[in-house]
Amino acid sequence: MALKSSRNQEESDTAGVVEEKVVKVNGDIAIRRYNKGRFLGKGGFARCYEFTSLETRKIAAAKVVPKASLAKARAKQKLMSEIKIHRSLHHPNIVSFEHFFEDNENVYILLELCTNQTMNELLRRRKRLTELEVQCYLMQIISGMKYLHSHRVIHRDLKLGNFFLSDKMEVKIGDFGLATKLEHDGERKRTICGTPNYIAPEVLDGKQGHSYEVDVWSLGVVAYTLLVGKPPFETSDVKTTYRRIRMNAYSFPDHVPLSEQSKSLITRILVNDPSKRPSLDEMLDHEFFHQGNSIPKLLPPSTLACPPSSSFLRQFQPGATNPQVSSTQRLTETAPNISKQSSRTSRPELVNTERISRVKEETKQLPTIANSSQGMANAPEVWVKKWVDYSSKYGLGYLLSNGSTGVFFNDATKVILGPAGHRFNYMERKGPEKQDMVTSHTLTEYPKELQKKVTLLQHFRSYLEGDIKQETGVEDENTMANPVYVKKWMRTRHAIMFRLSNKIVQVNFQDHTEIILSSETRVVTYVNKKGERTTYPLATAQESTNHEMTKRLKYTKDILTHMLNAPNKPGEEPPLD
Ligand SMILES: Nc1ncnc2c1ncn2[C@@H]1O[C@H](COP(=O)(O)OP(=O)(O)OP(=O)(O)O)[C@@H](O)[C@H]1O
Repeated sequence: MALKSSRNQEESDTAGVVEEKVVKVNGDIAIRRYNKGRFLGKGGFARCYEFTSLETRKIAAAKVVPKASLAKARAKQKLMSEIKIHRSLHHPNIVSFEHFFEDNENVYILLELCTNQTMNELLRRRKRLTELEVQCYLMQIISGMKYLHSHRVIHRDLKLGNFFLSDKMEVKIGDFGLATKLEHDGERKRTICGTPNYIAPEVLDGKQGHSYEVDVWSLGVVAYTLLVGKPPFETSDVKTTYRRIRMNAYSFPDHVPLSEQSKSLITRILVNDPSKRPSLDEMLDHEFFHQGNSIPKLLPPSTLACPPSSSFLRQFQPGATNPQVSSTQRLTETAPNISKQSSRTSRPELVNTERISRVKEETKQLPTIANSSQGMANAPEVWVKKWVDYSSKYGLGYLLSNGSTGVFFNDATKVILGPAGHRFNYMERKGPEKQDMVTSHTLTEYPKELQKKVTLLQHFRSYLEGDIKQETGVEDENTMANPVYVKKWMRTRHAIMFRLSNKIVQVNFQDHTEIILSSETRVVTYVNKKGERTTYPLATAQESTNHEMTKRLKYTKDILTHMLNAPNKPGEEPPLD
């Protein structure tokens, strides 16, 4: 045994080789070796690490359970039951059980590695999810649950922390520590178990016993939590939470916009009488899953950190053509690799991140603007195509339509990199006039003090661009002679607004509409909810009968007035509405 017995936790956390003794049929002993790598997380009684087989190079998640923690018969029996149930299950939405072995100190359970952590960390980063995402996740979870229930297995601890996310963003139900297998369908279980926020009232009551419906209840709690951002019965103490569960005391907060369909599904599930809850098939038939949109099979990894992009959402809107998600389409967006450490912060770390997957760029369809069409005008040439707000740590990163990448740092300095990814300008506001002073550099030659900012710029760039290869022949020189960059930006309750150095003001609204206003050429481009882009002379736009547009145009002008009068503080909320 290469991994020596450990006296303390630190020692056992060191990397090393773990050996598995395999007794062959003829009695010979073979040794399988695993490299014990990255620490993945810990639960009540297990610590989990990446294990790489030195023979096959296959990587698994290994749950390491110290034998010392199995001294009590109940603990041992619980682990044996977990192994027995889990190893019998084979379904795409259930964490695969590979095998288990033991040595003198530990029991090792090798599981399919889920590289994108659990939905717990996802929600911590995202606060709450969109309905499309919840539809997609619940469909997968229900598929896994149908398999479990058809094999008479009740999970009894369905919660966000037990929904793992694979590298492809598939949901995998894991942790069968509280699961039970019924002998026959009518059997009732009496053990009180579960996690306080998710526990069903009949488990607390304990009189009639419980069955499959406890998993359905937990799914209702999961749906509510994903949509609202916190569990329905949560309070600061467990007893009060239990009281609220018994009394079915929960409500939908006013500040979170929820569809009637989603409220109806949750209300149907969270009923105290288990026999009145919908079956899994009834749930799938519920209007929540039939709102006219199509539901993606999987979500792009970028949604680990940010809401789905408008171009992604558009593919699934009612009436959208070709909404089928192919394996390439679902990888049209990238995200920084969400490290364990980053999950503790509200936003993902950009430093030391690796790409989760190499992908193609999201294809934003830009209908060409016909100059000759009545009332139309030339569209502005440069606008913000993609952005990411990491102002909680560093600043705003963005990709312009001309292929340049920029960062507006929290200290109000700015950097803009040309489309070829070579030449960049650094802007610092200096002097009594607080004018942007520009210095020009290349990524291979720049002042040492810009090191950190250049590294961040490159991280932002790879995050925003994914695998887009810039057109060959695009030189930085032309673009960088007079580069366009974001001079100011701010977020409001309804939108994010950018003011570009070419005097363009762009407002991206939460409902995915956009206004791009060029005060110099006095034209407005309006992108409607379907992503259709039209450019008008300002005068025509103001007189338009398209109220959706005129309302947003007015809002844009109001913010602009506020922004011009306000000091340059990114993230500031203007007094609007
Ligand atoms: N298949 C996996 N892939 C990646 N990480 C995993 C996997 N299984 C577990 N982990 C990580 O290890 C942590 C502990 O695992 P798990 O929750 O299963 O342990 P446990 O001791 O059984 O927990 P509990 O107290 O919930 O019963 C998880 O929170 C997760 O971070």
